[in-house]
Amino acid sequence: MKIYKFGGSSIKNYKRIKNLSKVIKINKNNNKIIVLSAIGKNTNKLEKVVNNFFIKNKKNTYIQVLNIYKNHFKMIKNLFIKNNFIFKYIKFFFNEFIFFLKKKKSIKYHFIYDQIVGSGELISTKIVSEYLNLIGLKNFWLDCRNYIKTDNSYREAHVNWQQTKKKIKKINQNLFYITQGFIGADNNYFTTTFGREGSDYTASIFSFCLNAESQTTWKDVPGILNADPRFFFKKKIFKSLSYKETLELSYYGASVIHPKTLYPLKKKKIPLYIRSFIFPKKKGTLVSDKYINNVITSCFIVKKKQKFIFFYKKKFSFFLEKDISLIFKYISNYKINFFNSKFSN
Ligand SMILES: Nc1ncnc2c1ncn2[C@@H]1O[C@H](COP(=O)(O)OP(=O)(O)O)[C@@H](O)[C@H]1O
Ligand SMILES: N[C@@H](CC(=O)OP(=O)(O)O)C(=O)O
Repeated sequence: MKIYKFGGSSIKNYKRIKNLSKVIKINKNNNKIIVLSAIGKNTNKLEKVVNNFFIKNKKNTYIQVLNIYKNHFKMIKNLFIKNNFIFKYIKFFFNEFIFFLKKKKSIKYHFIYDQIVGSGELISTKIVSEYLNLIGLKNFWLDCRNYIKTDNSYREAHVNWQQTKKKIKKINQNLFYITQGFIGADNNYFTTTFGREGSDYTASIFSFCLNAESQTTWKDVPGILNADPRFFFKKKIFKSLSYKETLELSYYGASVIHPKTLYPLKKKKIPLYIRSFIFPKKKGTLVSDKYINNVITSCFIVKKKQKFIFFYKKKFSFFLEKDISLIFKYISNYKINFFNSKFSN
Protein backbone atom coordinates (compact mmCIF):
# COMPACT_ATOMS: atom_id res chain seq x y z
CA MET A 1 0.00 0.00 0.00
CA LYS A 2 1.17 3.55 -0.74
CA ILE A 3 0.61 6.54 1.53
CA TYR A 4 0.30 10.00 0.02
CA LYS A 5 0.26 13.23 1.96
CA PHE A 6 -1.06 16.49 0.53
CA GLY A 7 -0.67 19.66 2.60
CA GLY A 8 -2.81 22.77 2.79
CA SER A 9 -1.08 24.44 -0.14
CA SER A 10 -1.98 21.58 -2.49
CA ILE A 11 -5.71 22.20 -1.91
CA LYS A 12 -5.68 25.93 -1.23
CA ASN A 13 -8.26 26.65 -3.96
CA TYR A 14 -10.56 24.71 -6.29
CA LYS A 15 -7.97 24.69 -9.08
CA ARG A 16 -5.49 22.99 -6.78
CA ILE A 17 -8.11 20.35 -5.87
CA LYS A 18 -8.61 19.68 -9.57
CA ASN A 19 -4.84 19.46 -9.93
CA LEU A 20 -4.70 16.95 -7.05
CA SER A 21 -7.16 14.75 -8.92
CA LYS A 22 -4.79 14.79 -11.93
CA VAL A 23 -1.87 13.72 -9.73
CA ILE A 24 -3.99 10.80 -8.48
CA LYS A 25 -4.94 9.85 -12.04
CA ILE A 26 -1.30 9.75 -13.14
CA ASN A 27 -0.45 7.52 -10.18
CA LYS A 28 -3.19 5.08 -10.93
CA ASN A 29 -2.83 2.23 -8.42
CA ASN A 30 -5.92 1.81 -6.31
CA ASN A 31 -4.56 0.79 -2.96
CA LYS A 32 -3.53 4.00 -1.30
CA ILE A 33 -4.37 6.28 1.57
CA ILE A 34 -4.33 10.01 1.05
CA VAL A 35 -3.65 11.99 4.18
CA LEU A 36 -4.88 15.56 3.81
CA SER A 37 -4.37 18.78 5.74
CA ALA A 38 -6.83 21.63 6.15
CA ILE A 39 -7.43 23.83 3.12
CA GLY A 40 -4.76 26.53 2.66
CA LYS A 41 -4.13 28.48 5.83
CA ASN A 42 -7.42 27.56 7.51
CA THR A 43 -5.65 26.16 10.57
CA ASN A 44 -4.36 29.68 11.28
CA LYS A 45 -7.88 31.03 10.89
CA LEU A 46 -9.27 28.39 13.24
CA GLU A 47 -6.60 29.32 15.80
CA LYS A 48 -7.95 32.87 15.65
CA VAL A 49 -11.44 31.52 16.39
CA VAL A 50 -10.09 29.78 19.50
CA ASN A 51 -8.27 32.89 20.66
CA ASN A 52 -11.30 35.12 20.19
CA PHE A 53 -13.43 32.54 21.94
CA PHE A 54 -11.11 32.61 24.94
CA ILE A 55 -10.95 36.36 25.23
CA LYS A 56 -14.75 36.24 25.05
CA ASN A 57 -14.90 38.35 21.92
CA LYS A 58 -18.13 36.81 20.63
CA LYS A 59 -18.48 39.14 17.66
CA ASN A 60 -15.03 38.35 16.26
CA THR A 61 -15.41 34.65 17.00
CA TYR A 62 -18.54 34.39 14.86
CA ILE A 63 -17.25 36.71 12.13
CA GLN A 64 -14.19 34.50 11.81
CA VAL A 65 -16.31 31.29 11.65
CA LEU A 66 -18.56 32.90 9.06
CA ASN A 67 -15.54 33.82 6.93
CA ILE A 68 -14.22 30.26 7.06
CA TYR A 69 -17.68 28.97 6.13
CA LYS A 70 -17.98 31.41 3.21
CA ASN A 71 -14.54 30.46 1.86
CA HIS A 72 -15.37 26.77 1.92
CA PHE A 73 -18.75 27.44 0.34
CA LYS A 74 -17.19 29.50 -2.45
CA MET A 75 -14.79 26.68 -3.14
CA ILE A 76 -17.42 23.94 -3.39
CA LYS A 77 -19.51 26.11 -5.71
CA ASN A 78 -16.64 25.75 -8.20
CA LEU A 79 -16.41 21.98 -7.82
CA PHE A 80 -19.96 20.65 -7.49
CA ILE A 81 -23.33 21.21 -9.08
CA LYS A 82 -26.04 22.83 -6.95
CA ASN A 83 -27.89 19.82 -5.63
CA ASN A 84 -24.83 17.90 -4.47
CA PHE A 85 -25.16 16.74 -0.89
CA ILE A 86 -21.88 18.49 0.05
CA PHE A 87 -23.67 21.86 0.27
CA LYS A 88 -25.99 20.55 2.97
CA TYR A 89 -23.09 18.81 4.66
CA ILE A 90 -21.01 22.00 4.92
CA LYS A 91 -23.99 23.94 6.29
CA PHE A 92 -24.66 21.23 8.85
CA PHE A 93 -20.98 21.06 9.81
CA PHE A 94 -20.72 24.79 10.49
CA ASN A 95 -24.04 24.85 12.37
CA GLU A 96 -22.66 22.15 14.66
CA PHE A 97 -19.51 24.21 14.99
CA ILE A 98 -21.44 27.27 16.17
CA PHE A 99 -23.53 25.07 18.45
CA PHE A 100 -20.33 23.72 20.04
CA LEU A 101 -19.02 27.27 20.63
CA LYS A 102 -22.29 28.41 22.17
CA LYS A 103 -22.63 25.46 24.49
CA LYS A 104 -19.02 24.94 25.49
CA LYS A 105 -18.26 26.01 29.01
CA SER A 106 -14.85 24.38 29.40
CA ILE A 107 -12.03 26.69 30.29
CA LYS A 108 -9.36 24.25 29.23
CA TYR A 109 -7.61 26.04 26.37
CA HIS A 110 -5.71 23.07 24.92
CA PHE A 111 -8.83 20.89 24.92
CA ILE A 112 -11.00 23.50 23.17
CA TYR A 113 -8.15 24.23 20.75
CA ASP A 114 -8.08 20.65 19.52
CA GLN A 115 -11.86 20.38 19.17
CA ILE A 116 -12.01 23.55 17.07
CA VAL A 117 -8.73 23.58 15.14
CA GLY A 118 -8.94 19.89 14.23
CA SER A 119 -12.12 20.50 12.25
CA GLY A 120 -10.19 22.01 9.32
CA GLU A 121 -9.02 18.56 8.29
CA LEU A 122 -12.47 16.98 8.75
CA ILE A 123 -14.00 19.39 6.29
CA SER A 124 -11.19 19.41 3.70
CA THR A 125 -11.17 15.61 3.48
CA LYS A 126 -14.94 15.49 3.01
CA ILE A 127 -14.77 17.97 0.12
CA VAL A 128 -11.85 16.26 -1.63
CA SER A 129 -13.27 12.77 -1.10
CA GLU A 130 -16.64 13.79 -2.56
CA TYR A 131 -15.00 15.55 -5.48
CA LEU A 132 -12.84 12.55 -6.37
CA ASN A 133 -15.87 10.27 -6.18
CA LEU A 134 -17.77 12.66 -8.43
CA ILE A 135 -15.11 12.45 -11.15
CA GLY A 136 -14.89 8.67 -10.93
CA LEU A 137 -11.96 8.20 -8.56
CA LYS A 138 -13.79 5.92 -6.15
CA ASN A 139 -12.58 6.36 -2.63
CA PHE A 140 -13.73 6.03 0.98
CA TRP A 141 -13.68 8.83 3.53
CA LEU A 142 -12.05 7.56 6.65
CA ASP A 143 -12.40 9.29 10.02
CA CYS A 144 -8.89 8.79 11.31
CA ARG A 145 -10.05 9.39 14.89
CA ASN A 146 -11.42 5.85 14.77
CA TYR A 147 -7.94 4.56 13.94
CA ILE A 148 -5.32 6.82 15.48
CA LYS A 149 -5.60 6.55 19.22
CA THR A 150 -3.73 8.93 21.49
CA ASP A 151 -3.46 10.01 25.09
CA ASN A 152 -5.20 13.24 26.13
CA SER A 153 -2.20 15.57 25.89
CA TYR A 154 -4.18 18.05 23.82
CA ARG A 155 -2.17 19.97 21.19
CA GLU A 156 0.71 17.53 21.50
CA ALA A 157 -0.89 14.12 21.63
CA HIS A 158 1.15 10.94 21.93
CA VAL A 159 0.14 7.94 19.88
CA ASN A 160 -0.99 4.80 21.65
CA TRP A 161 0.83 2.55 19.19
CA GLN A 162 -0.66 -0.70 20.42
CA GLN A 163 -4.27 0.42 19.97
CA THR A 164 -3.50 2.30 16.77
CA LYS A 165 -1.72 -0.63 15.11
CA LYS A 166 -4.58 -2.96 15.96
CA LYS A 167 -7.15 -0.61 14.44
CA ILE A 168 -5.19 0.41 11.33
CA LYS A 169 -4.42 -3.21 10.49
CA LYS A 170 -8.16 -3.78 9.98
CA ILE A 171 -8.16 -1.44 6.96
CA ASN A 172 -8.76 -3.19 3.65
CA GLN A 173 -5.50 -2.63 1.84
CA ASN A 174 -6.98 -3.03 -1.63
CA LEU A 175 -9.05 0.13 -1.46
CA PHE A 176 -8.50 3.84 -1.82
CA TYR A 177 -9.06 6.09 1.20
CA ILE A 178 -8.98 9.78 2.05
CA THR A 179 -8.26 10.65 5.64
CA GLN A 180 -7.25 13.56 7.87
CA GLY A 181 -3.76 14.50 8.90
CA PHE A 182 -2.92 16.24 12.17
CA ILE A 183 -5.69 14.70 14.32
CA GLY A 184 -6.39 11.62 16.38
CA ALA A 185 -8.69 10.83 19.28
CA ASP A 186 -8.29 9.98 22.92
CA ASN A 187 -10.11 7.16 24.68
CA ASN A 188 -13.17 9.37 25.18
CA TYR A 189 -13.31 10.04 21.43
CA PHE A 190 -12.34 13.68 21.86
CA THR A 191 -10.21 15.07 19.05
CA THR A 192 -6.51 15.46 19.78
CA THR A 193 -3.85 17.05 17.58
CA PHE A 194 -0.16 16.40 16.99
CA GLY A 195 0.98 20.03 16.92
CA ARG A 196 1.23 22.38 13.96
CA GLU A 197 2.23 20.79 10.66
CA GLY A 198 1.52 17.40 12.16
CA SER A 199 -0.11 15.88 9.05
CA ASP A 200 3.22 14.54 7.82
CA TYR A 201 3.43 12.57 11.05
CA THR A 202 -0.07 11.12 10.50
CA ALA A 203 1.07 9.80 7.13
CA SER A 204 4.00 8.08 8.84
CA ILE A 205 1.71 6.50 11.44
CA PHE A 206 -0.31 4.89 8.63
CA SER A 207 2.87 3.87 6.79
CA PHE A 208 4.32 2.30 9.90
CA CYS A 209 1.20 0.36 10.88
CA LEU A 210 0.54 -0.90 7.35
CA ASN A 211 4.19 -1.58 6.44
CA ALA A 212 3.62 0.70 3.47
CA GLU A 213 5.56 0.23 0.26
CA SER A 214 6.38 3.97 0.27
CA GLN A 215 5.21 7.35 1.49
CA THR A 216 5.00 10.41 -0.75
CA THR A 217 4.62 13.99 0.36
CA TRP A 218 3.36 16.16 -2.49
CA LYS A 219 4.63 19.72 -2.32
CA ASP A 220 4.75 22.95 -4.32
CA VAL A 221 8.53 22.53 -4.53
CA PRO A 222 10.36 19.94 -6.68
CA GLY A 223 11.78 18.17 -3.62
CA ILE A 224 14.00 18.93 -0.66
CA LEU A 225 16.23 21.88 -1.48
CA ASN A 226 19.36 23.05 0.28
CA ALA A 227 17.71 26.43 0.95
CA ASP A 228 14.21 27.75 1.48
CA PRO A 229 13.16 28.97 -2.00
CA ARG A 230 11.11 31.79 -0.47
CA PHE A 231 14.31 33.47 0.64
CA PHE A 232 17.12 32.11 -1.52
CA PHE A 233 17.38 32.45 -5.26
CA LYS A 234 20.18 29.99 -5.84
CA LYS A 235 19.32 26.54 -4.54
CA LYS A 236 19.99 22.92 -5.25
CA ILE A 237 17.67 19.93 -5.12
CA PHE A 238 18.74 16.81 -3.26
CA LYS A 239 18.01 13.73 -5.34
CA SER A 240 18.44 11.60 -2.26
CA LEU A 241 19.00 12.07 1.43
CA SER A 242 19.26 9.76 4.41
CA TYR A 243 16.63 9.78 7.16
CA LYS A 244 19.21 11.28 9.50
CA GLU A 245 20.16 14.13 7.16
CA THR A 246 16.48 14.91 6.57
CA LEU A 247 15.76 14.81 10.30
CA GLU A 248 18.57 17.26 10.92
CA LEU A 249 17.30 19.61 8.22
CA SER A 250 13.73 19.53 9.46
CA TYR A 251 14.68 19.80 13.13
CA TYR A 252 16.61 22.98 12.44
CA GLY A 253 13.68 24.47 10.57
CA ALA A 254 13.38 23.33 6.95
CA SER A 255 9.59 23.44 6.92
CA VAL A 256 9.33 21.08 3.96
CA ILE A 257 8.89 18.08 6.29
CA HIS A 258 7.95 17.69 9.97
CA PRO A 259 10.77 16.16 12.07
CA LYS A 260 8.45 13.62 13.76
CA THR A 261 7.76 12.06 10.35
CA LEU A 262 11.12 10.40 10.01
CA TYR A 263 11.37 8.02 12.96
CA PRO A 264 8.48 5.64 12.09
CA LEU A 265 9.70 5.48 8.49
CA LYS A 266 13.30 4.84 9.44
CA LYS A 267 12.26 2.10 11.85
CA LYS A 268 10.61 0.15 9.04
CA LYS A 269 12.92 1.38 6.27
CA ILE A 270 9.98 2.79 4.33
CA PRO A 271 11.17 5.12 1.54
CA LEU A 272 9.86 8.68 1.64
CA TYR A 273 9.50 10.66 -1.57
CA ILE A 274 9.11 14.44 -1.63
CA ARG A 275 7.60 15.30 -5.00
CA SER A 276 6.01 18.24 -6.74
CA PHE A 277 2.25 18.30 -7.32
CA ILE A 278 2.95 20.94 -9.96
CA PHE A 279 5.32 18.65 -11.92
CA PRO A 280 4.04 15.23 -10.82
CA LYS A 281 6.11 13.32 -13.35
CA LYS A 282 9.41 14.51 -11.84
CA LYS A 283 11.12 12.22 -9.38
CA GLY A 284 11.76 14.64 -6.53
CA THR A 285 13.80 13.64 -3.49
CA LEU A 286 14.10 10.12 -2.12
CA VAL A 287 14.70 9.81 1.61
CA SER A 288 15.95 6.41 2.68
CA ASP A 289 18.57 4.81 4.91
CA LYS A 290 21.31 5.26 2.33
CA TYR A 291 23.92 8.01 2.51
CA ILE A 292 24.48 8.81 -1.14
CA ASN A 293 25.68 12.40 -1.09
CA ASN A 294 29.41 12.27 -0.96
CA VAL A 295 29.71 15.96 -1.77
CA ILE A 296 29.08 18.18 1.23
CA THR A 297 26.33 20.69 0.50
CA SER A 298 25.67 23.63 2.79
CA CYS A 299 22.06 24.16 3.79
CA PHE A 300 20.38 27.45 4.60
CA ILE A 301 17.36 27.76 6.85
CA VAL A 302 15.28 30.79 7.74
CA LYS A 303 13.41 30.53 11.01
CA LYS A 304 11.33 33.56 11.87
CA LYS A 305 9.68 34.75 15.08
CA GLN A 306 12.27 33.21 17.35
CA LYS A 307 12.67 34.48 20.87
CA PHE A 308 15.84 34.48 22.84
CA ILE A 309 15.12 33.81 26.48
CA PHE A 310 17.78 34.57 29.01
CA PHE A 311 17.55 33.17 32.53
CA TYR A 312 19.69 34.38 35.38
CA LYS A 313 19.67 34.05 39.12
CA LYS A 314 19.01 37.23 41.00
CA LYS A 315 21.08 36.49 44.04
CA PHE A 316 24.74 35.78 44.01
CA SER A 317 24.21 32.06 43.36
CA PHE A 318 24.48 29.37 40.73
CA PHE A 319 22.21 27.60 38.28
CA LEU A 320 21.59 24.16 39.68
CA GLU A 321 20.01 21.10 38.05
CA LYS A 322 16.87 21.81 40.13
CA ASP A 323 16.51 25.27 38.54
CA ILE A 324 17.02 23.92 35.05
CA SER A 325 14.40 21.21 35.59
CA LEU A 326 11.92 23.86 36.77
CA ILE A 327 12.48 25.89 33.59
CA PHE A 328 11.96 22.83 31.41
CA LYS A 329 8.83 21.91 33.35
CA TYR A 330 7.22 25.28 32.50
CA ILE A 331 8.38 25.11 28.90
CA SER A 332 6.70 21.73 28.61
CA ASN A 333 3.52 22.79 30.50
CA TYR A 334 3.02 25.76 28.21
CA LYS A 335 3.85 23.69 25.12
CA ILE A 336 6.54 26.07 23.99
CA ASN A 337 8.71 24.87 21.11
CA PHE A 338 12.09 24.83 22.65
CA PHE A 339 14.93 24.85 20.26
CA ASN A 340 18.35 25.18 21.78
CA SER A 341 19.64 25.58 25.28
CA LYS A 342 22.84 26.64 26.92
CA PHE A 343 23.19 26.92 30.66
CA SER A 344 26.04 28.52 32.43
CA ASN A 345 26.59 30.16 35.77
N1 LIG B 1 14.78 23.03 2.35
C1 LIG B 1 13.60 23.24 1.76
N2 LIG B 1 13.28 22.57 0.64
C2 LIG B 1 12.09 22.77 0.03
N3 LIG B 1 11.15 23.60 0.49
C3 LIG B 1 11.40 24.29 1.62
C4 LIG B 1 12.64 24.14 2.30
N4 LIG B 1 12.62 24.94 3.40
C5 LIG B 1 11.45 25.56 3.40
N5 LIG B 1 10.69 25.18 2.32
C6 LIG B 1 9.35 25.72 2.06
O1 LIG B 1 8.38 24.76 2.45
C7 LIG B 1 7.22 25.04 1.66
C8 LIG B 1 6.29 23.87 1.75
O2 LIG B 1 5.70 23.86 3.01
P1 LIG B 1 4.18 24.25 3.24
O3 LIG B 1 3.86 25.47 2.45
O4 LIG B 1 3.93 24.25 4.69
O5 LIG B 1 3.51 23.03 2.52
P2 LIG B 1 2.15 22.26 2.76
O6 LIG B 1 1.07 23.27 2.78
O7 LIG B 1 2.11 21.38 1.59
O8 LIG B 1 2.31 21.50 4.05
C9 LIG B 1 7.79 25.27 0.30
O9 LIG B 1 6.92 26.02 -0.50
C10 LIG B 1 9.09 26.01 0.58
O10 LIG B 1 8.90 27.39 0.43
N1 LIG C 1 -3.35 21.89 9.12
C1 LIG C 1 -2.33 21.67 10.12
C2 LIG C 1 -1.58 20.38 9.87
C3 LIG C 1 -0.61 20.38 8.72
O1 LIG C 1 0.30 19.57 8.69
O2 LIG C 1 -0.84 21.26 7.73
P1 LIG C 1 0.14 21.46 6.42
O3 LIG C 1 0.34 20.09 5.83
O4 LIG C 1 -0.63 22.37 5.52
O5 LIG C 1 1.44 22.07 6.93
C4 LIG C 1 -1.41 22.89 10.24
O6 LIG C 1 -1.54 23.81 9.44
O7 LIG C 1 -0.61 22.91 11.13
